[in-house]
Amino acid sequence: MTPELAALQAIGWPITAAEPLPADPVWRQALLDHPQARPARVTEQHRSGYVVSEGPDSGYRVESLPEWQRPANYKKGSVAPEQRPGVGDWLLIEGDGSRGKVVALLPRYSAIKRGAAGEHYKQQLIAANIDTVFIVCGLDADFNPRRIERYLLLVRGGAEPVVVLTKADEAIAADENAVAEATGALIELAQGVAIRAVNARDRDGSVAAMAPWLQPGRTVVLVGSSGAGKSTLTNSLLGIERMKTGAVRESDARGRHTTTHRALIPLPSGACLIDTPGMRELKPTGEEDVAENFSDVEALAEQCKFRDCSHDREPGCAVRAAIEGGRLDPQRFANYLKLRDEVAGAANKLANRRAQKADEKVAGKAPGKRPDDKHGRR
Ligand SMILES: Nc1nc2c(ncn2[C@@H]2O[C@H](COP(=O)(O)OP(=O)(O)OP(=O)(O)O)[C@@H](O)[C@H]2O)c(=O)[nH]1
Ligand SMILES: [Zn+2]
Repeated sequence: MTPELAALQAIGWPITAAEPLPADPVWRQALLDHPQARPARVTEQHRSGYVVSEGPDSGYRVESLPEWQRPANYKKGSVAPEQRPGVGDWLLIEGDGSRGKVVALLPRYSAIKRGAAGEHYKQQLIAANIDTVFIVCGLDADFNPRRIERYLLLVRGGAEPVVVLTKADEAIAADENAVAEATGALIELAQGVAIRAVNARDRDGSVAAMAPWLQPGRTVVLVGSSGAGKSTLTNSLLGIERMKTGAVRESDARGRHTTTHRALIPLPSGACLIDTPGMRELKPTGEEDVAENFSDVEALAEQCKFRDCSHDREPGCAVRAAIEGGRLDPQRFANYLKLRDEVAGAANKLANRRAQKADEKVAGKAPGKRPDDKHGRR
């Protein structure tokens, strides 16, 4: 492997073979179309451009393409905000360093987005091209199956979720069955998702437990509530390597973008970790698949006597029968109803927004269109 390829792989370039071209036909074609271009990963997004990296120790600014700068309601050639490059995206760059020019955005293979419902519905890209999401939850007062259920629903979008239960050391000291009990409480909702219990302060133990998801070229993000152990786990996965590179970086500080390292953290295992503030407040976009995450509940609902059963008082309700028979956790069912409503509410706003946009397009083509539209609302 060339040093260039090794540097790219350390920040998540998803190619592990000696083969210089990606297997993905679209990516492969994009590289063939731009033989002079090099891949670089977005680590920061600004109004007029991006900071991109070609390896763990380099970051430089490139300008945005004009169509990525136009306001979202711009009539021709505008690109929706969530389709513009964001942290984790791969760009193809031609030319050197500060004179580099973006020539392509490679299609993302996964995305974590957030619905930002204000006056106008918006979608925000939080992180792109993520392989694995560690859903971090402490085995203490933080332990909350319903919150894990919510994260599982929100983070799916191509990335594989893994539930990481931290503070296993303290939990076991208090009750030797604690981990088995907590894992048991999650089996129903996890639906095949991997669950790992760790002492996040134990470096070797954490690295070993998470190793299957930390191979070279993989990208990981962590979600979880405050105090769950995300920073602790991050430091353990980094080991002493971070301090070493930190020292090196300080000694050759030549105006490099050190902030690069905050968003994109290369791990000694060869994987990389994306740390972006948006991960902390996930909200449904309206595109989440509730049925996929609650296939057990949906399967029961299909057995109800009435198709439109509200699982309340109707006769022949299979959902209530399962709850009464102890085969479905009533709290899981309550959470299903709550999350289904939340996703439906976001989906409504999304549909309205799309209809409104379609109207605007039609209006934009008509003569005598509102001239102030271009400049946004007043
Ligand atoms: N004993 C033990 N303590 C842990 C473990 N994981 C985290 N802690 C402790 O829990 C506290 C909170 O951990 P953090 O890593 O700061 O939590 P966080 O998720 O990064 O929190 P925010 O930065 O607020 O989002 C710290 O005092 C950690 O030392 C663990 O597995 N075992
Ligand atoms: Zn029913």
